[in-house]
This record gives sequence, structure tokens and C-alpha cells, in this order.
Amino acid sequence: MRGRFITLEGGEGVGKSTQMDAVRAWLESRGHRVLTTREPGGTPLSEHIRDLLKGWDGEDMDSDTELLLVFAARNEHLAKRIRPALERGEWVLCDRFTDATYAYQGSGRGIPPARIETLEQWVQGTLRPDLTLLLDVPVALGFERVSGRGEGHDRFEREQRDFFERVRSTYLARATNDPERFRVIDASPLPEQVSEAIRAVLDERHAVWAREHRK
Ligand SMILES: Nc1ncnc2c1ncn2[C@@H]1O[C@H](COP(=O)(O)OP(=O)(O)O)[C@@H](O)[C@H]1O
Ligand SMILES: Cc1cn([C@H]2C[C@H](O)[C@@H](COP(=O)(O)OP(=O)(O)O)O2)c(=O)[nH]c1=O
Repeated sequence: MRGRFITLEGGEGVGKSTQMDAVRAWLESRGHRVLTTREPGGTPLSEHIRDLLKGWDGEDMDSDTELLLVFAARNEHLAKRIRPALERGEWVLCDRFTDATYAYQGSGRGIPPARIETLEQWVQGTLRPDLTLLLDVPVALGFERVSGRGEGHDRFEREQRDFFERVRSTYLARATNDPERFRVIDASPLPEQVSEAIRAVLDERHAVWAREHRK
């Protein structure tokens, strides 16, 4: 079976980092080679851009500058890591991808989606994730978890509550509009229960992909 491209999405503190390991372990248990990565980031240059996006504390960053930096990081990541891995037949598991851009730069910052689509087309061509696991929790619960993490707040985490409500609504709307690609996971229960729900989705999708492969 050819390698597939799987993304994890969701707002702050939904538990993506926590669940990445479970997805990776599941894929490896099926004998797949897996590249685990994240956005913004995934290459030295893209991680540098990530630091800028999260840590910039100078004059306010223009929203389009932010959008272009996100896609600059993505272009590098696709060229140097994601596409080569998929071409080698590996599976790629990525913590956030372009759905985050629609949610954060689109709804969060108010950039029209058409502008994001233009860049998506330019940078990705026809490449889209095969499966997107959207981990969903109420914004207040995500906030509680992040504050429990005990780190300082980055440029995004300093945004107000309504910013994250827009982010959440946009993720959910995108999932509703593309039920083939998205699976929404209730990420409120204990981590092991969330992993169990994710494994059930992976079982289901994997069976479909295996059937397609045999055709
Ligand atoms: N299902 C869960 N229930 C309770 N706490 C969780 C759960 N999943 C993750 N956490 C905790 O919440 C915080 C944020 O989780 P993390 O995986 O870093 O989220 P994300 O990567 O989505 O921001 C961490 O301290 C983590 O241990
Ligand atoms: C991929 C991507 C991330 N982001 C933001 C969302 C996050 O606040 C930040 C990544 O930080 P990160 O620490 O990975 O967030 P989390 O711990 O919640 O997963 O970058 C965008 O604004 N646009 C994007 O396209």
C-alpha cells in the first residue's frame, strides 16, 4: 500500500502532541514506516520561521505577512520532507497543516479564504491530506489544559477567547464540508479513551485503503 498523509488538527490544548504517539504506534504496528512532523516547522529553516511566528514580539505583524510566512515554512517542509517521504512510500503524520491556516489566519485573523486557497494551490498543487483527525474540545477546556502545561504564552496563545471560538467553529465547519477526509474526535475524555477512538478511525480507514490497494 502506498504511504498516506495523515494530519492532526485542533485548537490549543486539545491533545494533539499527546495523541501523535498513539497514531504513530498504530501505524508502525501495521508495518508502515512513518515520518512524524509538525507545522509550522519540520525542517531547520521551517522551524526558524516557526520561532518567528510564535515568538515575534516587535511591531505588530501584518496578517498577510503571517500568512506568507506560514506558507513559506510549508513550501520548504513539503519540498524537503513531506513529498520525498511520500515518494519513498512512507506514511507522513503531521501535527497541523493547511486546515490550521484556514482556522487561524483565515477565521482568526480575518484573511479571506480565497487568498489562502491561492497559496494552497501554488504551494501544494493537488496534494491534500488523505485523512485529517480533528481533535475537538470546548475552548475553555483547551485553555485549562494549556495553562496546566506551565509554559509562557506565545503570540497565538495570547489571543482572546473569541479568536479561539472562531478557530474551533472553522475547523468544525471544514469537517462538516469534507466528511470524506475529516474525522472529528471528541478529545474531552481521558487520553487513553481518546487514543481508543483514534485507533477505531484508523482501523476503519486502513481497511478502506487496503481494499483500494487490492483493486
Ligand atoms: N485527554 C486529555 N485529558 C486531560 N489532559 C490532557 C489530555 N490530552 C492532553 N492533555 C494535557 O493537556 C496539555 C495539552 O496537551 P498537548 O498534547 O500538548 O496539546 P496540543 O498539542 O494539542 O496543544 C498537556 O499538559 C497534556 O498532558
Ligand atoms: C500550521 C499552522 C499553525 N498555526 C499556529 C497554531 C498554533 O498556535 C501555533 C503552533 O503552535 P503549537 O505549539 O504547535 O500549538 P499547539 O501546542 O496548540 O499544537 O501555530 C497557524 O496559525 N497557522 C498554521 O497554518
